[in-house]
Amino acid sequence: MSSLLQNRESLRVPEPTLRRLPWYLSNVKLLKQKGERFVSSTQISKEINIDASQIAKDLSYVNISGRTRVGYEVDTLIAVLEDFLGFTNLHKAFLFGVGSLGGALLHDSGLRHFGLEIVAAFDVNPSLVGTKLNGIPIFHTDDFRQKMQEYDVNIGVLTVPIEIAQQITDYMVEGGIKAVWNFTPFRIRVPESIVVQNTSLYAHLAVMFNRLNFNEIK
Ligand SMILES: NC(=O)c1ccc[n+]([C@@H]2O[C@H](COP(=O)([O-])OP(=O)(O)OC[C@H]3O[C@@H](n4cnc5c(N)ncnc54)[C@H](O)[C@@H]3O)[C@@H](O)[C@H]2O)c1
Repeated sequence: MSSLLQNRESLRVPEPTLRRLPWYLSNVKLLKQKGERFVSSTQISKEINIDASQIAKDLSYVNISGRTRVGYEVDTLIAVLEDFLGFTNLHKAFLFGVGSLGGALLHDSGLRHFGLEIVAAFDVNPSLVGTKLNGIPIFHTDDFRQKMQEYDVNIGVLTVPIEIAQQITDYMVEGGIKAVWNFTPFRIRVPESIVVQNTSLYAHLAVMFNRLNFNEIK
């Protein structure tokens, strides 16, 4: 590996850290609501049951330094975390497939709080094309390339039937989409420069069922 690449790799924040940081953020926000002005990693640790040293290590990736004994200033920590996680500037996205899941995502106002704004959606169903859902316009999939010229978008949300997941992904990438949030169970293939995030609501169900059974046996 070249030293430039090695350098880049060392700047890369580990995925587990990126998954934990939003938890810290939510918790620090709660502590703020309770009137706290300063928060230490030990305090966060008690709330969410993660080792304080792990929290301090995760926060070392973020540009903030705590003060000995008092900890981090709550308002600053919230602002820095939101900025670091990309929640402060809205990332615009297109959504493909306005079915039961796609429609629910168009209705979810929570996405905006996490920095994602779905500005338009695409479908082929004539009863959907030309309508709006929660104020978001639905266009025909064939109009995607033209809409790429009109909107400043580089993220695609994929909620189409599994059979066409790859086809629509290719179509999105050819049209200029740089990151795909894939909700389909299909392991889509993309060029190396394209970011893919696979998400499943069902992924943790088996774990929950297993733990539930385990507790019932005890
Ligand atoms: N990740 C998760 O947790 C999760 C949860 C539910 C569903 N899913 C997956 O999400 C996908 C959608 O599920 P659903 O239940 O909403 O299905 P659905 O059948 O309700 O919706 C699919 C939509 O895609 C549209 N579509 C078909 N061809 C299209 C095209 N060429 N371009 C754009 N849109 C097109 C259909 O008209 C329909 O509106 C499936 O792949 C499903 O497996 C994932």
